[in-house]
Amino acid sequence: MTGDLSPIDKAKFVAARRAADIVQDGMRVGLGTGSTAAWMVRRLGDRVQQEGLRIKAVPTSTRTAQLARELGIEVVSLDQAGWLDLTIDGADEFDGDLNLIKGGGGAHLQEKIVATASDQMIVIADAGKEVETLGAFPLPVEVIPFGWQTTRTLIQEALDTMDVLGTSAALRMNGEAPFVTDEGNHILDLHLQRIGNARQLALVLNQVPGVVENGLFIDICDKVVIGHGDGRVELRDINDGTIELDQSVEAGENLFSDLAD
Ligand SMILES: O=C(CO)[C@H](O)[C@H](O)COP(=O)(O)O
Repeated sequence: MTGDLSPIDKAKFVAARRAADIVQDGMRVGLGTGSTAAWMVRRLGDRVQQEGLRIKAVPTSTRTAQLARELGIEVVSLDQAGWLDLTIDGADEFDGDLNLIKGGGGAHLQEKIVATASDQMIVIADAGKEVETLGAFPLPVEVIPFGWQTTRTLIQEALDTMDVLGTSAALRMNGEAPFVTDEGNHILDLHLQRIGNARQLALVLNQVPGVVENGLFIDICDKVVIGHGDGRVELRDINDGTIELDQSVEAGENLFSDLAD
């Protein structure tokens, strides 16, 4: 079975598993969206079934909500939970300050609200997501459908004043039709190549009328759990600067054998 998983998927799996094991009984937990987050939700589902772990989970998309419910995890709304102990989510890119690009799965609006309403955000990612400077991954910007082409023009004008290399903004498609988010909006993917000042760009984008939220997560992530294809896992904490490295390749291989179903 392990042969079926690519090294990237193995890396995502070990990172997700390690982060899911940080969750403690009684916690209110934000559940991210995407393939890495799905591994984490599955592991939490196992813990609920096998250990009797009791958590209240706030999903960041209808996809994640459905998966969590199927696995027997108690799902509540963010307003019911009020505030969360922890959110665990994937990312498309992270830099040395643990600033992120998210939204490759189109869920960054709810993801940002949920992560911001948490004591701690832990990102789970394969090592290939780490970058020196954000921007190689196209930056998702959620816009309302009304007048989206005008919004795109306004975004491009704003980008012309910024320290970015490119300015092309592509409407995300789902087959022949525009992609529609859980909130009924569209997404413009900004192909910028390199974002010189991510903090400033995040503020500028959200000032454009029609923009609902951009995929830059600045000063939101506290910790990253980085998985490697051979089972090694690295934990980095931005608050105290600690780095832990689990070199147990063998442990990673045992984990992969758990995937036999
Ligand atoms: O931001 C996201 C969804 O909006 C995801 O976390 C991000 O796209 C990473 O996805 P994956 O874990 O599948 O690589």
